[in-house]
Order: sequence, then C-alpha cells, then structure tokens
Amino acid sequence: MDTKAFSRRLKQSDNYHRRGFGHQEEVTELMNAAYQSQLIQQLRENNYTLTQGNVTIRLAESFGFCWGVERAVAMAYETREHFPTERIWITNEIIHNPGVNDRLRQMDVGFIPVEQEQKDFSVVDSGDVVILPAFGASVQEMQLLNDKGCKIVDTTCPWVSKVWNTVEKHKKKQYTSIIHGKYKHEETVATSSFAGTYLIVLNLAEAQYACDYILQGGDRDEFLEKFSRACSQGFDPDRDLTAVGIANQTTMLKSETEQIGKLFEHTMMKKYGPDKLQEHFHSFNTICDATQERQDAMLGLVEEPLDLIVVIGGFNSSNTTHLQEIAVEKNIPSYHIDSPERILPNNRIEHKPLHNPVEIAENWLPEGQIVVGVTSGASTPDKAVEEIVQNIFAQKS
Ligand SMILES: C/C(=C\COP(=O)(O)OP(=O)(O)O)CO
Ligand code: SF4
Repeated sequence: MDTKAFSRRLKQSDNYHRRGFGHQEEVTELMNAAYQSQLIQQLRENNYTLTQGNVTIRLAESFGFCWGVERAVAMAYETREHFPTERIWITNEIIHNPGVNDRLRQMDVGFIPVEQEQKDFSVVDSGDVVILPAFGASVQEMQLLNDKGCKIVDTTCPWVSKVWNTVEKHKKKQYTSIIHGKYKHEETVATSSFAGTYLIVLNLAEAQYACDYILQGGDRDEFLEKFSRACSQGFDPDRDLTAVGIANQTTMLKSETEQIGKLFEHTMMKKYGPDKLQEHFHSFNTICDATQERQDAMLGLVEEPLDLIVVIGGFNSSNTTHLQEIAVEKNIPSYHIDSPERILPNNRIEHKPLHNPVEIAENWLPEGQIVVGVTSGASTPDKAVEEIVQNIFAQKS
C-alpha cells in the first residue's frame, strides 16, 4: 500500500477533520472545570513547594498535561459539541489516563470493542463519527474507516506524525526503520504501519543484540524468534540490517533513545567505515519536547533531599513509567499511582511497582517531618495531582 498517497488522499477528503470545529470557548470552559486546579497553580507560583503540617510537597518543575494531550482531548470534546446526535466512536483510549477516558464514556463516546487482541469494527456504521486518539491509528484502520464512509476526526499529535514522516523517509531510501518503542503500544503500532521494513527495539539491550548481529552475525532463528512480534513481515536480519534509520515512540526515555542511536551509528561506522556512514545510517531527532522537559525536571527533582516520590499517571502510560524509572534508578522509594482513589485509609497505598503488578503498601508515609516529591505524566490532569496532594496531607494530619 502506498501509505503516503493514501494519507494525502485522506487529508483532502470532506470526511476527514484534523482541526477543531470552532467550539473552543465552550470546550475550554468544560476542560478547565474538569481538569485544572487552583492549588496546583499556587504550587507552581510558590516555587513548586507547599508545606502543610509536617509534610512538604516538592513538585517537579515540568509535569502533567502536554500540549498534544490538551489538543487531542479538546478536539474530542469539540467533536461531541459539533455532532450532538451522531454516534461517536474512538479507536483506543484517547490518552492513557483512566479519568479522562471515563469522561469520554460519560459523553457517550463508544470505545471500539476488543476481542482477543482484535478490534471489532463491525459496530461502526457509515456516517458514524470516529475519533483517532492522540497516539494516532494504523494506516489500515484509517483505510477501513474511510472505506466505511465514516467521518474521521484525527487528534494525532503532530509530534507523532513527525515520526511517521521520518519512517516514510526511511522507506523511500530503502532503509530499515529501527523503532525504539514498545511493539504493543498504540503509537508504535501506528508508526510501524507507515514504515516499510522495520525492527522495534524496546531498550538498549535489544539494540545491542541487533548490533552484535550486524557485526558478528548470529543465530538467525533466535533473532526472528526474539523479535517475532516486533518486525515487519518477512524481515530477514541478514538482508535488512545493512542500512538503518532511527525512529522512536515519542515518550520513550530520551537518554535511551540517544544511546540507541549512537550504538547503531557506531556499529555502522565500524562495519562500513566512516566515509560510508551516510549510506548506512540515518537519524533525525524525533524525541518530543514535552517528554524531554518532564524527564529533565524529574532528573532535577531526584537530586533534592526527598523521603519518597509519588509518580502519577495511567499504569499503561509509557512516559509516566519512564519518570518512575528515574526515581528507581536513584534508589528513592517511589509509588506510581493512576488516581487519587489509590491512596487508602490507614496509611496504605495501592500502587504499581516498576514492571510488577499493582500491590498495596502499608505505612507508606514515614512518621515525622517528610518531603514528598511529586510528578505526573503527560496525560495526567492537574486536578488528579491536587486530589492526591490533599490525600497525602489528610493522611499525615
Ligand atoms: C498521547 C501521547 C502521550 C501522552 O501520554 P500518555 O500517557 O497518554 O501516553 P504514553 O506515554 O505514550 O503511553 C503520545 O505521545
Ligand atoms: S508527549 Fe509529546 S508526542 Fe505525546 S502527545 Fe504530548 S506533545 Fe505529543
């Protein structure tokens, strides 16, 4: 499929919308009421600090809703305003925040049902409105919805589309796209659908494995087994790793994406010589600013004297998980929670330790004077942060 030509055609169609519908004022009011917080605004203005009783809260200097999330959620709200009686669907969670998705359900936006990892689009009829989330959607899904005659409202963050352009460039030059991301993540599913030949690496260890294969060869079957769900159809490591371009899921750990890029660059330089590097390696910076800013702020926060850190965001939120990784790396006790309800009576918290299932911790707030670091991922509204800060104060009072 010529994905570029399809995208161009889709964008010209009357059924395709990627800007709002002129209801900004009403929507801003609704969103402010649901998601903004005066307390958090005060904290920002007070050097990101607030003390009450024997608890001091230290907020990261960049946290919470990013521009792309605000834009996508606002577009979904506008869609409801603009099509008050039409059936409206969304192909996935709009962003990885349970509260925001619940709010869309309350607005009668239907989520495409999923059975055994397969989406059931049979529920969608011609003329229905379908929202594509901030992560985007695969080109096959877009085609299917377009063929059905749906009205498509595309809220894909432009930073994500920028990565799609990058993999299109790789494809044009017949480079294999090395995508730093999680193969099951909606954004990476969408990005890989625009790529030609691709390999998805989760982390530096997987990148190292692929680079070792490039330099020394290895067990082809083992390679294909390892990346069975993370490469393009018919991928052949002996044929498809001679020229590579780097791309990434926008919310991966910035430092890791950079290391992976450097690793492939050095590998290609070693294999083909510095003068031939351009023919075998391409890299554009596609790390999004919001991800970078939140990670940089977290790196600043963990340098402060803290007793513990609360990281707020959906459990399936990649950027939030990476913020927690920074706390874990620094050996600071950290609690990843997705909503204020996770703070339970009697000094207990229901939280998700990194790479482990949700569990309950007892006596999580130490006695006496404490300093609690707080940050939140790009899909977390300030309102949720406010309620969590208030719950912490209440537990210690
Ligand atoms: C929509 C989006 C980022 C917003 O945060 P999310 O937490 O929704 O997503 P992610 O960190 O990628 O799992 C894609 O870049
Ligand atoms: S984290 Fe970046 S890419 Fe993702 S929605 Fe926000 S601004 Fe867009």
